[in-house]
Amino acid sequence: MTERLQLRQARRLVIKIGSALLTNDGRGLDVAALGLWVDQIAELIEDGVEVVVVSSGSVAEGMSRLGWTVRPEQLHELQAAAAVGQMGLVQTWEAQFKRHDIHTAQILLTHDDLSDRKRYLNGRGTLRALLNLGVVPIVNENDTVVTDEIRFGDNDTLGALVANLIEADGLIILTDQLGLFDKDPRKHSDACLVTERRAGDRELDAMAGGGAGVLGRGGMQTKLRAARLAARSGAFTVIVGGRIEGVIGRLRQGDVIGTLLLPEQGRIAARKQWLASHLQTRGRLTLDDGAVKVLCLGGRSLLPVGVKGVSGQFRRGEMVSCFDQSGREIARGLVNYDADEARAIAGRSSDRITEILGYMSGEEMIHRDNLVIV
Ligand SMILES: Nc1ncnc2c1ncn2[C@@H]1O[C@H](COP(=O)(O)OP(=O)(O)O)[C@@H](O)[C@H]1O
Ligand SMILES: N[C@@H](CCC(=O)OP(=O)(O)O)C(=O)O
Repeated sequence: MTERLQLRQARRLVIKIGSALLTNDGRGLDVAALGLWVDQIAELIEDGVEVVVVSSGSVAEGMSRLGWTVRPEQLHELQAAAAVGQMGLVQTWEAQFKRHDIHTAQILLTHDDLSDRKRYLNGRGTLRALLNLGVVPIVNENDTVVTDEIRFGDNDTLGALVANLIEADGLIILTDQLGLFDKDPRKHSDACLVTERRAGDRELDAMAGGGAGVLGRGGMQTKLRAARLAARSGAFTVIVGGRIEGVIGRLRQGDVIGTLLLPEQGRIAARKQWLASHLQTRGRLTLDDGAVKVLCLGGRSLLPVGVKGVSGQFRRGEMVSCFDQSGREIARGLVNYDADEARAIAGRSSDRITEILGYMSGEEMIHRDNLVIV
């Protein structure tokens, strides 16, 4: 199946591991299983793949540490369990990755963090920096501060949002079933595994039951929704059994295991479409001829040195238009600096940004990933 080649070619992946799997169905963290996934992730990293782990399990691990056998109803009790359990979770990830001389970093996110443009950019910057440093970010929802309204509600959605955030090639969801079946396999012994579909395929809705296990919250419905969300930035999703021996390595080899849910369009096309259609422009940059030439060749970022003029009042992260000196629009993109800062660094070399502004939020005025030629 040629689509499985995408797994071999992926350079950046988000791997989400669900509560039921990680906590051995509630018996506390399954350190042995976690160690095996870490060995496989270390191999991916060795192979040049950047990996972000989205790890559930804090509530379940907290319950187990506190000796609770029934998931509490009260939000504060859940949050307390999560706070206790998160300690064990990150300690275990760090200890397991240490065997491979790989550092980990704890990232706790709320929905608000990703809907606020500035925090979104900062989160993305931090994740990128960690990946550049060869560190594996271990992401979970920030259960301590979330309330019902702002909860992701499940880590499947969080996994997809992180995949959007870092423009991952794919999202791998490890769960307690072999993949998505045409009906809930816990209830129907004749259920058949779905191997490959378009994420947007409406037939899938009827197949994915909402009910999750006792520990998890999502069920297959949230996994399907996550796949659709990931597809918006052109990422594929695989829903697959985390207990399959060598699961991550086998996916990487292109083995047909689990359910592959494909985006309607490729990553770059999806991103560019989003950039071109979703945002209003807030300002204008006038570029010198050199910058125009470089941008038109494609695949390059816009550096401050190529900017001759800045107009409008825009904030970092907002969309601006780029014009050549005859007034022709060349490109649009999400700018890395507020308007006043952009004015101060226009025409200057990137290595002077810190000296001029006192800080740097990227050597580019607009990063190539956030730039679309019009
Ligand atoms: N069509 C389906 N295919 C597979 N599993 C399904 C389906 N419909 C519902 N489920 C249920 O979803 C559960 C997995 O979801 P969940 O418990 O949230 O896992 P996780 O903790 O890995 O996120 C399965 O154990 C299964 O009972
Ligand atoms: N932040 C919570 C997430 C729980 C959760 O929804 O898990 P999952 O069912 O695996 O998506 C935890 O760590 O327990």
